[in-house]
Amino acid sequence: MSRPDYAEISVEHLTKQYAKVRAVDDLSFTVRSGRVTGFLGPNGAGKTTALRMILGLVTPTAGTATIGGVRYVDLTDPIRHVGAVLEASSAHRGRSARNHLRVICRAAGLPDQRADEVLHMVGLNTVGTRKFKGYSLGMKQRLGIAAAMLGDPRVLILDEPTNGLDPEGIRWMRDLLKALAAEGRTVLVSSHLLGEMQLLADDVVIIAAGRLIRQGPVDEVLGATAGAARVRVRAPEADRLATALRDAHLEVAVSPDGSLQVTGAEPARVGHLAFAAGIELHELTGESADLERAFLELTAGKAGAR
Ligand SMILES: Nc1ncnc2c1ncn2[C@@H]1O[C@H](COP(=O)(O)OP(=O)(O)OP(=O)(O)O)[C@@H](O)[C@H]1O
Repeated sequence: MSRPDYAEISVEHLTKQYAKVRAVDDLSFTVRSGRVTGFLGPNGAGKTTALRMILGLVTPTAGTATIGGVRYVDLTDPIRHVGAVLEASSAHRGRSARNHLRVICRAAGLPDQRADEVLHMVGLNTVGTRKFKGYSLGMKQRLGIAAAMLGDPRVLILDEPTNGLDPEGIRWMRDLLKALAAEGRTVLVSSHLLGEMQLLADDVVIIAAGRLIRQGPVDEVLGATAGAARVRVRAPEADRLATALRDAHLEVAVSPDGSLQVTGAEPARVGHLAFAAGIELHELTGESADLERAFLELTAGKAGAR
């Protein structure tokens, strides 16, 4: 199952034109196996529409989306290839989670025992016989994942799976998705929670107004933007320090409070350069890379909500 460089999901020139809105506009990106890919964009960017086109639920106006080289609608036995969690799962209110999963198993030709296996996987085994109507939002999210995993798919697609989860649930979801990717599966997950994505994703695909803004490994995307690691430094002779740092080819910005923001160096290097120039420091703080800062820079001015 491990084919690390294999583009498991391939989106090419995908476009969806609704009457008045071009929800997705000539969008191309790839999603690799063995990694978690975060699908990010402001509200209305077109994430849900793109995921629905990948899953054959919305017909593209133009372009294609394939999974392992095959369009979803052409997959034989799709439940064994692709699992999807599109919204908090719904089920018959009076039915138990276990029976709900068994109904899907029977329709898909899977053994009943698979229902118990996936209930165990998502931590619902002790409540699997309780009726769905008593489930919390977090339990419904877990049930959605359980249903998606029934066919042991190699590709998982999730739209905002952490919606409504408490911090413990979010952490559980993160650990599960990372573990599934570590098994060689392809995990594509949309989310608004950028802090969470920074902890979860290996790669990101960022879109705005239906178009691709950036895709690649999180580290690369951060390194090329305002989200890169920075050092904040304060000195009585700020001008002289700025000159010394720029002479060493570092990028230096002066903050309104007089401190300097240095991009492209570790605190130790900044401290060393100051010491070598005989400049006294009053503060030297490393700021780690930040996906939220990168996202805001990349999507600034690009209409999200449309
Ligand atoms: N069935 C539809 N008919 C008309 N317009 C639609 C339809 N579905 C989506 N849209 C529009 O397409 C655009 C993209 O919507 P979409 O739900 O795909 O964005 P999103 O990135 O998932 O947003 P959010 O983060 O808010 O969920 C929006 O302007 C939306 O109003």
